[in-house]
Amino acid sequence: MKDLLKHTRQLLKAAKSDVIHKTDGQKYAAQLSTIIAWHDHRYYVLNDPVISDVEYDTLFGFLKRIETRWPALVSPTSPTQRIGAKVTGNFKTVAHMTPMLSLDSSYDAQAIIDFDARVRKQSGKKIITYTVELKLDGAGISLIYENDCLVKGATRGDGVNGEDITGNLRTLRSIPLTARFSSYGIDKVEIRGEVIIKKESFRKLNKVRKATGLSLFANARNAAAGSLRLQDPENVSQRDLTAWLYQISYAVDKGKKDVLINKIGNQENAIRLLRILGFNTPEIQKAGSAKEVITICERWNAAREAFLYEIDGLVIKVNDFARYNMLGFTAHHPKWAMAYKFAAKQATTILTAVHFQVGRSGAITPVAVLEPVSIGGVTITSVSLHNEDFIRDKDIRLFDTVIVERAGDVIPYVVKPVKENRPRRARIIRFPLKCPSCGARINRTKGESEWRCININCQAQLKQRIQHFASKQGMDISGMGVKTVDRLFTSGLIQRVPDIYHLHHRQLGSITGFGKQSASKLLNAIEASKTRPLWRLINSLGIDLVGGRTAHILANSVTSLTELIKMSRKELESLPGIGSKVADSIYVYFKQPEHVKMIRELKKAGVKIHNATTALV
Ligand SMILES: NC(=O)c1ccc[n+]([C@@H]2O[C@H](COP(=O)([O-])OP(=O)(O)OC[C@H]3O[C@@H](n4cnc5c(N)ncnc54)[C@H](O)[C@@H]3O)[C@@H](O)[C@H]2O)c1
Ligand SMILES: [Zn+2]
Repeated sequence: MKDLLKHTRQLLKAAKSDVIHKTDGQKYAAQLSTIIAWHDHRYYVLNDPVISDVEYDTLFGFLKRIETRWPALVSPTSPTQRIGAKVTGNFKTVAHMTPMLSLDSSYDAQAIIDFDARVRKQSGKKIITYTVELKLDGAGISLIYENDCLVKGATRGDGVNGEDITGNLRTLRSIPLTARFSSYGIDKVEIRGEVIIKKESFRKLNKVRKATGLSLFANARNAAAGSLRLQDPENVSQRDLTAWLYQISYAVDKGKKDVLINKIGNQENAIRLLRILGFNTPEIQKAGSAKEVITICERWNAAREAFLYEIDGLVIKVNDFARYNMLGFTAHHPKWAMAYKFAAKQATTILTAVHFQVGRSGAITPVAVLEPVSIGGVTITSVSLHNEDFIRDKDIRLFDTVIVERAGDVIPYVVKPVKENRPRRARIIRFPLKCPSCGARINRTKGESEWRCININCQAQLKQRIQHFASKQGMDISGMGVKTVDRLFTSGLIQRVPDIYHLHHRQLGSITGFGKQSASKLLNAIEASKTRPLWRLINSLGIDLVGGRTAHILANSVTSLTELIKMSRKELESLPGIGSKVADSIYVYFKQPEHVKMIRELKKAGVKIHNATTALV
């Protein structure tokens, strides 16, 4: 296993080279066939891939490149000549009526232009109409209806033979058990679709698996594919799966005459028919040129994160069925369709170190340093590991290969370690026993997930409290960002929040990089911050669980901060929108003499601590 992964890495590296010599090509082609077959097995059979899709597509593309250059190297067992993987033997095998192929896919808009040019040339037409459909990211299925009844449901399998999962598919409410095909003159029909799981349900499913100690699914697609192949239909029905049907691949009348090309005629009609008969169908749009196709693809790329289901791209199909035969197939994909894939969301990389950061409230967060890896055009070098439980639950170790995901605006996170590739030097990640900043004892309260440094004078905490106080959400002191605070803190000019209001020109002049002008600017900004509305001052204190919204509620409920300090737990809890936990946190904060002292000092320095609406008290 480790060897196979090592080989994978070597081949991914080799795929980057522009020039390949024939002897290398020969060697790589053989290696790629073996390696891709292994990844296919992990992905299609075990539903547990160990590399990202982009990495897989890179290997596949590399093999295609070699085979195009030296066609004699194409062997009948090459992954480019077949799709999917062997069926598992856990289910009965069924032969598909027409091959259930993969799609030729690309991450590049230029491929759409090339595809359109080829289709136009081959069909001798100036303009071709296409349908552009969502590429739903789940598991492919095939359904057969005879006499208006669902008689068979299968997985794609190796494209020629699939697994009979009729019993499982019958549990999906989105698959009608009967549909009135006969009223359209159809006696027997084979339709194709995708079974997918909602993003939300996928997250819930993984949460439950985690709680029960089961391995996590790497993504929604693997979860859908894994669910479909459960042995007990009862369990399948609990997985919240939905079927979307996007293709009629075969349709005949009572006399076995074709209805598909002759009567239905095009993809748009096929989808409409499926929809009328009660099937879930993905949204489709028509386009008359490559340019229009690209515009639609870009629009969906921007909208994909908000969609309830995972979509990994769009499928572009020639609308008119009459052209299908002319354009034909390869053993891997039809030539009348292609997939345009969105930039990747996952990648694998190596976790090289773990740093422990101390937050403003003393919470200690482990942060993993990664070998830089690009996901969707952004280079990721580190990722939070949240807390001790997260590391233990996922069994993440130092020097592990990890799958990292970054979706939309979501902060990158570790999906799981690739345990199969765990090197001998891998080490369990141990939490420090002392605060990495001040060396004080750290503490984990029952029911909390965080370890905390409880030293009120902990340097790391002090600095971050000052940073938070001056920040945009706090007192909004312009020119006093994270870096400036860092300098003022290190130079010893500011050690506690009130020190901000005792800075003067001469001191600032002693720090390199502070000119006369920038010093004046900063001092003016500090002066201006003295009269900020009360909610800002409350927010800037960094009380646990108190954010902008709560700060507003608190500020509106009192005439001055002094009043808030004196409030009992009960009084705090009676305020609108303040729950017992928040009330508790506020109460505990103001019970600490250190905090009251700081507020007194701020007031003395001229910071307004009363509410603007009840001025001058
Ligand atoms: N990470 C890995 O180890 C690994 C291994 C094998 C495959 N893969 C991934 O899987 C891909 C190959 O899988 P594939 O053969 O299923 O191809 P694919 O997912 O790239 O595209 C083909 C499939 O798209 C689905 N589809 C969704 N919406 C559709 C629509 N509207 N019209 C038609 N089809 C639609 C169908 O199930 C069809 O079979 C690879 O490109 C790779 O990204 C990854
Ligand atoms: Zn500390």
